[in-house]
Amino acid sequence: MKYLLDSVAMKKIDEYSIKTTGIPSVVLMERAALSVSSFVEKLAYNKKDSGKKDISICVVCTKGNNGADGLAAIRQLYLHGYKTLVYEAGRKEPGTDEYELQKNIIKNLEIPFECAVQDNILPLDEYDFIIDAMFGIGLSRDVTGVYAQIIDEINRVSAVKVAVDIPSGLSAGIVQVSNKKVKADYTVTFGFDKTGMVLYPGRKYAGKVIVSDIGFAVSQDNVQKILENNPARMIEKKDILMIPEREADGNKGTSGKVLIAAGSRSMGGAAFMSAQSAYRSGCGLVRVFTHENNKNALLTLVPESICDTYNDKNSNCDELTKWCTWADCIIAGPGLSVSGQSEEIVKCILQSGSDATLILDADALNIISENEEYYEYISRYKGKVIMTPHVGEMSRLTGKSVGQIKGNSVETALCYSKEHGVICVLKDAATVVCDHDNIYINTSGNCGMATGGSGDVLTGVIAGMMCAGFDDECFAAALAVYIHGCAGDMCRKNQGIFSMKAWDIAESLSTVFTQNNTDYN
Ligand SMILES: NC(=O)C1=CN([C@@H]2O[C@H](COP(=O)(O)OP(=O)(O)OC[C@H]3O[C@@H](n4cnc5c(N)ncnc54)[C@H](O)[C@@H]3O)[C@@H](O)[C@H]2O)[C@@H](O)CC1
Ligand SMILES: Nc1ncnc2c1ncn2[C@@H]1O[C@H](COP(=O)(O)OP(=O)(O)O)[C@@H](O)[C@H]1O
Ligand SMILES: [K+]
Repeated sequence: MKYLLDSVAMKKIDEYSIKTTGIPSVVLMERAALSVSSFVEKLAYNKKDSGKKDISICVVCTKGNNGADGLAAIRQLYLHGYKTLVYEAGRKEPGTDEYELQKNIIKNLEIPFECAVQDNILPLDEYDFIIDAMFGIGLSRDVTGVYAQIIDEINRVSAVKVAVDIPSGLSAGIVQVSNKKVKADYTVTFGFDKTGMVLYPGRKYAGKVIVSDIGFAVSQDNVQKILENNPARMIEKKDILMIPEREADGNKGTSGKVLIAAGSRSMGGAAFMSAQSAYRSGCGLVRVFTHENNKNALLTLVPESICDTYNDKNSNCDELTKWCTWADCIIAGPGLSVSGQSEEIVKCILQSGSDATLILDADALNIISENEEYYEYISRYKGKVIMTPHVGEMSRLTGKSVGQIKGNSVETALCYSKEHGVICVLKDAATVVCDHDNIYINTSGNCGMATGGSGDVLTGVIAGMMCAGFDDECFAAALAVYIHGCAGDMCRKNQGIFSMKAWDIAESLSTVFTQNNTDYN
């Protein structure tokens, strides 16, 4: 697990390092600059056909500390023999102390220097590399005027763009303040991953992100002591190792009993997908409660599952109640459809008296968004409740537009989770998982997963992690989302981004679990 920080948190860490522990600001800056210049040099080294003198590098800066980092980096590259230019934008007033210090060194070394003039922007076509050091985490408002013109020029040319700390115009936090942003090929960021580069649209602008240790006096282990609020976190591959070991003397009843209430008269696929992925994620017994039309197909596709059915005339709620109390985890909703009968089924589960962890997905969510009283049933449900809306479902649940949700997915998920006392898994390209005091942003997966049934597979993986024996359900849900994304990444490799489908994702889960074992055990 790694922390994801915003500008407020980064400023605290900066301040703590400089003021409390006494690490001089210029020392941090020199290390920051060195990490940028050595990275650019590594890229330049791969252009073997050119000598250093033929490789041209331009740093674009304004007069804050991000610009100061850029000046120090270009000085290091100049001293290594590259052809360099400083392109400065900014008002007449002096820059920060650090900026003026670095600028003085640039002057003393007589490194070529140009000032930007509005409406007469220097063409940047001739540069092999552009180091973007206009705005770092100090960005506070929309980028306009000469700055916006320069960003357009940077984005227009074909140079390799390396952003210092964060692409200029991008905010480090959960909300973006500017429409104008540098589209970087690489970002060398300092100390910690930044929330704004993990969420979309930031992730598209940051390119490949390199996190560089520049010597802040705060590490991943003690970051929480410095900050007041719990920062967001991202799951990493090695976290898969935290899955508790299976009991050597366990049996199918002790490895997790899952009830899946899914599938309707004309929609069976979702139930099969959930069942298959629940078994692939370690569950001991999977019982599917579905429409009788789906029984034969289910037992053919997932013969390990147990099947109970309802039909058009009889919702079979007495049986369903019994199986709810049997289960350790219940999935409700995939392919259930929205009808009076499916409403009855969801209500029956919520009022079953079971204390199993309950995952509400798809049509269960659509039913809830149409019937306010279901929140009352949720609040009285004995077990933990996990709700897994995609952005469209979240829009129906909250009345917010898709645009509003996408523009502030963390806040939306967090508010929803706090208001209803549930773990919220807000599914999107960067899925957010949260409860009242934990936030996870997912980094695995790819757009090949934007295909029917991927979400049904996720419910099965979440059920698997709920049965795996974690104490912290929110972490377990975030881990499931991460594993699901890794399975998607495996499919991208094997089936390709266009051809992969949800069943492939379920089938790739075993490789994610076993590959991890060989990697780390
Ligand atoms: N010890 C230090 O001082 C260190 C500083 N670091 C660097 O410092 C950066 C943060 O520096 P600053 O806080 O000086 O801020 P930035 O350099 O990120 O921003 C520059 C200035 O632009 C102004 N500004 C913000 N939005 C604007 C807009 N839309 N249009 C025009 N002007 C705008 C702000 O008032 C700010 O003073 C980090 O991203 C990092 O690169 C790192 O080197 C770590 C060490
Ligand atoms: N571009 C993407 N990048 C990463 N993951 C994605 C992307 N698009 C979709 N996904 C993932 O695929 C799943 C889709 O779920 P959902 O929308 O419920 O699909 P369905 O209802 O068809 O099963 C979610 O887990 C989501 O996070
Ligand atoms: K920058």
